[in-house]
Amino acid sequence: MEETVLSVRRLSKSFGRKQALHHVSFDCQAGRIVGLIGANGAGKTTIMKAILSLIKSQGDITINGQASTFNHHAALADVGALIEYPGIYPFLSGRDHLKLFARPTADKVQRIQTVIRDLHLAPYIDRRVKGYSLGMRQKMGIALALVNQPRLVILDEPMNGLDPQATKDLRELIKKKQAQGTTFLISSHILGELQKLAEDLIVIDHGRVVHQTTMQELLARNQHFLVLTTDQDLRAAGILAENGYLVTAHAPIRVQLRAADTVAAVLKTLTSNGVSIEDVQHEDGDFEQSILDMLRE
Ligand SMILES: Nc1ncnc2c1ncn2[C@@H]1O[C@H](COP(=O)(O)OP(=O)(O)OP(=O)(O)O)[C@@H](O)[C@H]1O
Repeated sequence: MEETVLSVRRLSKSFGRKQALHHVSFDCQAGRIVGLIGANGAGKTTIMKAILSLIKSQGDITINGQASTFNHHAALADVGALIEYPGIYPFLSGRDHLKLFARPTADKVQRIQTVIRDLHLAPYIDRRVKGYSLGMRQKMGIALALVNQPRLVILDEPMNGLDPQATKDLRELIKKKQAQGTTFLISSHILGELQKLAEDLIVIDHGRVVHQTTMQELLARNQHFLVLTTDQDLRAAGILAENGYLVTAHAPIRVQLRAADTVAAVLKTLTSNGVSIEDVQHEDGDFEQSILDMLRE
C-alpha cells in the first residue's frame, strides 16, 4: 500500500498584494522521486519554503502523518533540505559543518563518513568553506541535507553549479537513497535533468498546480518520428500521405508515428510501391515541448 510522506493541501502564499501560491495541493508517496517543474518565478521555491516553515503560509502540510505548521514543526526533524544557497560559515571546514548538523546519535561519525564518501567530498572536506567553488558549496549543502538520513529530502535546483560528472554522481546518489526508501521532492526548471530522475511530476504555473502526472505518462505523450531518405522523396511522401500517414516534412521525409503506426508498415508501404529506402532514423520529440503543450492545454 502507498504511504504518503508529504501531503500539501490548499497551500497559499501572498507577498504583499502579490499572490505567489494559489491553493497548491499534492502528495509525495514514500520512496518516490517527485519533480516540481515550472518556469522561473512559477512558485517552486516558495512551495518548498512553506513546507519547511521558512515562511508563513496558509493551508495544511502533513509530514509523515504529522501536521506541520509555522509554529509547530516537530515533523521537520525527519526532513533534509537544500533551498537556494546553502547557509554556510566561511571560516569553518566542510567537516565542521557536517559535525554541527549531524544529529548526536551513536552512528554520527559513520553517517558523516558515508556522506563524504557518497558525494566524493574527501579532497576538500577539511578545507575552509570560504575557498570552495560554487559546485563544491552546492555539494556541501546536499551533504548537509542527507547527513541525518532523513525520510524526506527537499532539494531546490540541486544541480545548480555542478559539473557534468558531479551531476551524474548526484543523480546516482539520489537513486541509491531512493532504493533505500528515501522520498525526494526536487525542483528544477531544467526539464532534461528531471527526466532522468523524477517518477512523479507536479507542473507549477503562476503559483498553481496545473498538472500532476508521471514521467512515464509524459514520455508516452512525447511524439516519435521516422526520418527517411529514399531514391524519390517527393513521390514517397505522397504515397505515405495517401496511405493515411502523418507526413510532417518532405526532404528528408518525416513521418509522425502514432500509436498504431509501425516502422515495418511504413517501410512496406514504400517498398511495395517501388520506392528504394536509403536511410531510416528515429527521432523523438522534444520533452520540453511536451510540458509546454501541457501548459497550453
Ligand atoms: N520574498 C519575496 N517577496 C516578494 N515576492 C516574492 C518573494 N519570494 C518570491 N516572490 C515572488 O513569488 C513568485 C514565485 O517565486 P519563486 O521563487 O517561488 O519561484 P520559482 O519557481 O522558485 O522560480 P526560480 O526557478 O526562478 O527559482 C515570484 O513572482 C516571485 O517574484
